[in-house]
Amino acid sequence: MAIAFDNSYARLPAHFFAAVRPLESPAPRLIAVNDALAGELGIDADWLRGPAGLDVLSGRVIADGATPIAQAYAGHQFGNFQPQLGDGRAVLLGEVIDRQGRRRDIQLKGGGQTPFSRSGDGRAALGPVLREYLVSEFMSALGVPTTRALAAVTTGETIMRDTPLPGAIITRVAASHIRVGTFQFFAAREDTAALRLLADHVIARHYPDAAQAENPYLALLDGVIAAQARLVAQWTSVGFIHGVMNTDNVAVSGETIDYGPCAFMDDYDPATVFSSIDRAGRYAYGNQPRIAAWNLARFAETLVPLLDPEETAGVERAQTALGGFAPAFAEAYFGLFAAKIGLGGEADTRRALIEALLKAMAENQVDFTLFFRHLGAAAAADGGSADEPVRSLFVDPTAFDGWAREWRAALTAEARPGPERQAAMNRVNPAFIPRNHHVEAMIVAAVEREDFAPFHRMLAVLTRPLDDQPEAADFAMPPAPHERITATFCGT
Ligand SMILES: Nc1ncnc2c1ncn2[C@@H]1O[C@H](COP(=O)(O)OP(=O)(O)OP(=O)(O)O)[C@@H](O)[C@H]1O
Ligand SMILES: [Mg+2]
Repeated sequence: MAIAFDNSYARLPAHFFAAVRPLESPAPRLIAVNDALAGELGIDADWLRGPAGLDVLSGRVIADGATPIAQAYAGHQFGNFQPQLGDGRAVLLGEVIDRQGRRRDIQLKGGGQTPFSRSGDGRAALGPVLREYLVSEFMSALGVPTTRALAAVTTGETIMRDTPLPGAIITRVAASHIRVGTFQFFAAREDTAALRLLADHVIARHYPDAAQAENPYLALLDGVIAAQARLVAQWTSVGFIHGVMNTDNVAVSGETIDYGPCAFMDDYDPATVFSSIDRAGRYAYGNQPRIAAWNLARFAETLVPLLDPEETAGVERAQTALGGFAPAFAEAYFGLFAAKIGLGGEADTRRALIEALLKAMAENQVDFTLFFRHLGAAAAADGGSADEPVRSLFVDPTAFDGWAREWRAALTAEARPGPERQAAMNRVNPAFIPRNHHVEAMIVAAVEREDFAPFHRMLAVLTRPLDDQPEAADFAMPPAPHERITATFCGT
């Protein structure tokens, strides 16, 4: 067996999923295999890259030991509850235990129709597949919990969206694909027995310590809340906008999942939205913590019957747990931003300084990524010309000077050697992000000209996002006014 499957989800009761057969791609071609990830999973990357691997990655052959299924789930989409969603275009091949003993899902996204496809064609378009591959690997390189990309292939099919597009499949690896919406699926059916089984499965898989707690389901809820608080704080610290934070796109493991319309902010502005379907800005950059809390409340609701035999007591426990989100988020957020400006100490004491900075950045259309990256050099000097690269990012550079006086006083109080501080800042402030204008140009090259060189070049740069790479300076630059991208499309 080339892939050592051990499929625990497929051993759950039959109404948790539907058995499926992946689509047989007519003329598959390999785009990329992730050697390092294959190694982690104990899969031979050369095998994966060869004809037998391509057959598996393109759905033509079901690998030995796989039990292909589509998982059932429900979800709130833009606030509206859909009791019946489920993998409409994703096929879970199974799970493997990786080299570190962690259970990981292997799934084909774009792998064909399933009983949950509703009116969809079960396919994925090439552009979104490339975006998901690139951005998830970038997030992973930064240490942000995320699903991973093991491989991408084109299927040889043309699929219909607004225009005809090449079809593609991404092979996604995840701690699991269990979502808040998976819990909602059973809660909506008042199937408490299934909820308990699902919760026990998730505890064993993602929150093993909760099993020892006095109330394991409450410990599970606390664990998921803490993981989401940390995750969304990490997103905001790198300017990431998920774009479609529906409850079916919230993994209970705490990994980022579903890179459909995601994008990164150039200028700092909390109102930034890119997703063309998010017309009301529900999932704007600055709304993400609020939405995460809302999604967690939906998760907590599903657990009420497990939290306490008495409903009112269960609701109270859920509410108390949810009260933990805001402080957990604030601690993670201010801690991450304190590190971004080169300061240690208690996150709370940095709050005023961070808030003043972000206000000035928003008022002065400051590029988020360049600012923090250049701030490292400024932190290693005493002002003067060393400040120029950051000051000049402000429409009114004196707005920086006012803030910098207080910032320098805080730096001085910590008395850390400049070069050491700069090195620490460069470990948290990426030099490169997937800038939307480059992502779009990369997709156009692949879709219109079958030119994958921009994809491979961007991937090489963005999987080392903290390293200065002078030869890739073009990728570090914000868009010129005519290059600015204002919308991303789901491509579903
Ligand atoms: N082309 C399609 N064919 C069938 N079902 C689809 C298609 N596109 C999306 N869906 C389904 O619509 C729902 C919402 O889609 P959404 O864009 O959030 O997920 P996704 O991008 O397909 O997958 P995931 O959340 O697994 O990354 C999901 O149930 C998804 O399976
Ligand atoms: Mg989704």
